[in-house]
Amino acid sequence: MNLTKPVKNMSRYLKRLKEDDEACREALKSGIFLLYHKLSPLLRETSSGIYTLASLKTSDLEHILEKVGKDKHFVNESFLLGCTDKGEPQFSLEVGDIDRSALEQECRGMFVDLRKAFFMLPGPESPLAAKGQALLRWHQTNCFCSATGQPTIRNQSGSFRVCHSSGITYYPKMAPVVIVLVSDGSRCLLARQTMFPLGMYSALSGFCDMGESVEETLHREVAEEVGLEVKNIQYSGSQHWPFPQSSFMLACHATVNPDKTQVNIDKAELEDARWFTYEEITEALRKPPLDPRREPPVFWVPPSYAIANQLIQEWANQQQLSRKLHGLK
Ligand SMILES: NC(=O)C1=CN([C@@H]2O[C@H](COP(=O)(O)OP(=O)(O)OC[C@H]3O[C@@H](n4cnc5c(N)ncnc54)[C@H](OP(=O)(O)O)[C@@H]3O)[C@@H](O)[C@H]2O)C=CC1
Ligand SMILES: [Mg+2]
Repeated sequence: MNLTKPVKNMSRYLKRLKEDDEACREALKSGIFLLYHKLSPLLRETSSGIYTLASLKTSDLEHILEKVGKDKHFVNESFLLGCTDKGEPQFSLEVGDIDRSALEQECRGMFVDLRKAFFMLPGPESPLAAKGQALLRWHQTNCFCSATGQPTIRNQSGSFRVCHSSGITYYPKMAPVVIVLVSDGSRCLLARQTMFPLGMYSALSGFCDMGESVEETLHREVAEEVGLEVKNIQYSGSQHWPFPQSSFMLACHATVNPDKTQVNIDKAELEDARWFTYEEITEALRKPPLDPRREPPVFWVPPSYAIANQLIQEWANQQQLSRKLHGLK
C-alpha cells in the first residue's frame, strides 16, 4: 500500500500509523512538519500579510537540517499529529537545540510564543498549533517511569511511552476541566483571576477532582469560587487547552435562582466576580481582537479561540432571541 496517496479512511490510516512503527517511519518520508523552538511554533507571513503555521515537506526539512549542521535523520524524532485533508501525515518536531535565528532564516519564518501565535493564526490553525506543542511538552516531561525511575521509550508515532523495566505504558494525558457560564436569566456571571490580563473576565472554571462527574465538579467549583448553587446544567462543547499544561475543557451553561444571586467570592482563587448585563456583554463581544500596542479595555472577554468566548456568544444569542420574543430590543 502506498501510504502517501490520499487516504479515504483517515481515521483507520492514522490508527495504523500510531500503532505500526514501520508504517509510521515510512510516512515520515512524505510528511508535513511543524517546527517548534523551545515549544514556540514556526509561523510564516504570506504575501497577503496573513500569518500561517509553516509546514515543511520532508525533503525541504532534511535539506534545512543539513544546512544548519544537523543530521537529516533527526526528522525521526518527530511526533505524529494527524493528517491533512489531502491525506498527508503531519508531524511536530522540537528543534530547540538548533540556533534559532539560523533556522528562522533558512525556513523564512519566525518562532512565536504560542499565546501570541493564537492571536496571529487563522482560527482553524490554532488547535493544530496547540496539539503540536502539547504533544512535545508531554514527551519532554515523561521521559522517566514514575514507578521505577527508569527511562521510558517512545513508539515511533509518539502515541505512547513505555518503561521496559516495569512494563508500564504511559499515554499522553489531558486534565479535565469544567468551564461554566452561569446565568440568572438576564445577566451572566464572569470572574477574573489576578493572573488574567488586565480587564479580562471569563466564565468560571475548575479542574475535576479524581472520581468526580462533570456535574459534581461544576456544582463544587461554583460553590467554592462564588458561593452559589446552580441548576439546569446544559452541555455546550469541549476544547483542548494547552495552557499551562494540557487541559480538556468541558463547557456548560447553568442557571441560578434569580432571587439567589449574591456572590460570595473566594479571594484566594478570584480577584473579582460579578454579574454582567446583556448590553455589557454584546459591547465586549463587538470589540476588535486585542492590540498589544494599545491599552487593554476596562472590560473584555476571552478571544474567539477560547471556549469561554463560545459560551458567552451562545448566551448572548439566547438573550437576543428571548428579547425578540418579548418584544424587547
Ligand atoms: N479555554 C478557555 O476558554 C479557558 C481555559 N481555562 C483553563 O482552565 C484551567 C483551569 O482553570 P482554573 O479556574 O484555574 O482552575 P481551578 O479553579 O481548579 O484553580 C486552579 C487550582 O487548581 C490547581 N491545579 C493546577 N493544575 C491542576 C490539576 N491538573 N488538577 C487539579 N488541580 C490543579 C492550581 O494549583 P497551583 O497553585 O499549583 O496553580 C490551583 O490551585 C486553566 O488551565 C485555565 O487556563 C480557564 C478559563 C477559560
Ligand atoms: Mg477556577
